[in-house]
Amino acid sequence: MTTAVLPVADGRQIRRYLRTLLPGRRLLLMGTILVMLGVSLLNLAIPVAIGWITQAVVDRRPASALTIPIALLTVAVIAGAICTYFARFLLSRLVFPAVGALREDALSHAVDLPIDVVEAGGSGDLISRVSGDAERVTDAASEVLGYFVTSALAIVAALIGLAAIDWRFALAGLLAVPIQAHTLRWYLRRSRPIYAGGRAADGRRAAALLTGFTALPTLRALGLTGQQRDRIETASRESMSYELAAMRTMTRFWGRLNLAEFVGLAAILLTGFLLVRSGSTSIGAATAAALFFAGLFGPINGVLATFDTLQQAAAGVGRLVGVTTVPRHEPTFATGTDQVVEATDVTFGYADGPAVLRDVTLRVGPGEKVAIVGTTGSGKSSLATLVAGLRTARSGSIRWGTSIEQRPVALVAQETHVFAGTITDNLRLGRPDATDEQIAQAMTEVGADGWVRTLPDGLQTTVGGGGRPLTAVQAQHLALARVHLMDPTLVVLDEANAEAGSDTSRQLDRAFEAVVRDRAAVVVAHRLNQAADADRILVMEAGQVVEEGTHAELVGSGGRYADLWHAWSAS
Ligand SMILES: Nc1ncnc2c1ncn2[C@@H]1O[C@H](COP(=O)(O)OP(=O)(O)OP(=O)(O)O)[C@@H](O)[C@H]1O
Repeated sequence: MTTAVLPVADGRQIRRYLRTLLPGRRLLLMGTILVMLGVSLLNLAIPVAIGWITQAVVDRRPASALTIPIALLTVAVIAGAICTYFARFLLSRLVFPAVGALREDALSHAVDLPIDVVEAGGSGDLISRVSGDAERVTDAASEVLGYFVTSALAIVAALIGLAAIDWRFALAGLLAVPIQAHTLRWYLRRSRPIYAGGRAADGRRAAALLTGFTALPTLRALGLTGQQRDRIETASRESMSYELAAMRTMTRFWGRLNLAEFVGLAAILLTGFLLVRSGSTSIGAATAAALFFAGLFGPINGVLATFDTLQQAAAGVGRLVGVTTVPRHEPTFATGTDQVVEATDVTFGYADGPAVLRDVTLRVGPGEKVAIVGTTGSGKSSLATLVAGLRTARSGSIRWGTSIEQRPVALVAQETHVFAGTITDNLRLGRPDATDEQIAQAMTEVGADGWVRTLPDGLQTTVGGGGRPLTAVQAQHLALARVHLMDPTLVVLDEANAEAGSDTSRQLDRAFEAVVRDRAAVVVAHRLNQAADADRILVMEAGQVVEEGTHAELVGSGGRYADLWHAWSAS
């Protein structure tokens, strides 16, 4: 099983990325902070008004003396509620588009990641980033970020308020701080590895599940479903053990915070008692101070508790931004070449493995058909994926002509995927603006119209996952028709589903001819008749080109190709 190797962005990279989201939002950011500050100040007025009322009652003042504090209380509550609403509204306007932009950016990067990076990192890791992590960031942004910021501002305002009544109240209240700080440090130290491990375990569970689903037929055929189930169970157990550890840590965290509240409030009440007894302060002021402090419980617990969610979201942001730091896989288009593609002295290998292609040179001119032949494992498919721009060479250069920019390269690989949807949907993926007539024509030109007519709903038949199953040849037909409809400048064909001479091979040969007609083509010739008609043939052996020429030249020279051709013609 693969472990995560996709990068996680560090603090500097995250800050740099977040700054790119700021332009055009500065005013909104400042407005949001100002309104939040307003909320905190209005919340301060509430304990002041209650302290005022208490003092008036203690002094047995007339009822009219309560008018102003009650009015203050009412205004503070109503204005506070209105400002809270606006603060949330502004925050959502600020944060949601930013989170949306990050999510989109990470997703579009994920789609464009070099195949080797996805293979090395494991698709489970990538999936857990663009789904689970993205969700965590969105949840944190919608639910706790506003709460966190208003709580933090409320704490600062309440501490200032406490100190304004009497500095000794502020001092008494601060007794809770060391316990809270220690609790938070303890919690962060303990929970960080738990959450990081949990994320990684989730990724492994996703990968195990994915393998279980995608490779189900193979696992069944080999009788390995039990082993895969064990793997999924082990990954799930591991993931669950992280959840339980997180829960236990959380419970202890809250217990310690309650102790801090008890210590702080006891100190404030004792201070209030002593100050009132010595005549240094009034009962009203002591009441306000106690209310200030009690009012701090919510915001302090809010800040500390949301650390948990924000910490997970921050880890999620790091993982999402990490995806965006991997350079996209973008072929460079050469100018000034009259070739469609020009691979020069290319050496290539998978991950850290040995080179499977060495010093291979391949040039394809406009409309030219080049066939690649060779024994199994000689490197034909690897060369095809490089020429199609799906993988990157270790050394040497691959340059595409500018015509590729308008009508990109299309590859039909040995494994074709049938997408869930109608046959029309499957073809339209190649060319979204294609009309129904163009789709039908493409299917006819590749010779697939016959079997489509036998389907109950013709081109509108649902195929792929959950739909009507297609045979391997029908799937291949769909892939070829899609490429034909796309009308690329260069087509790279590496399809190998039919035994030579069979009915199936004749069907696919017709499709093949339609797809290569009037286009530049690189064809991995699994059936040698595909090579015989090519303008040029490359013969590969152990990652190198050992012969090159036309069919007639190579047969005439009596070399490796001639042997292959004679063996094939006799079969
Ligand atoms: N994804 C991969 N990871 C690691 N090694 C690979 C991978 N794909 C192919 N190889 C190795 O690269 C070498 C060349 O394989 P490649 O598929 O290019 O040969 P081929 O000539 O197309 O073979 P075939 O005719 O069987 O398709 C082989 O040794 C193969 O085992």
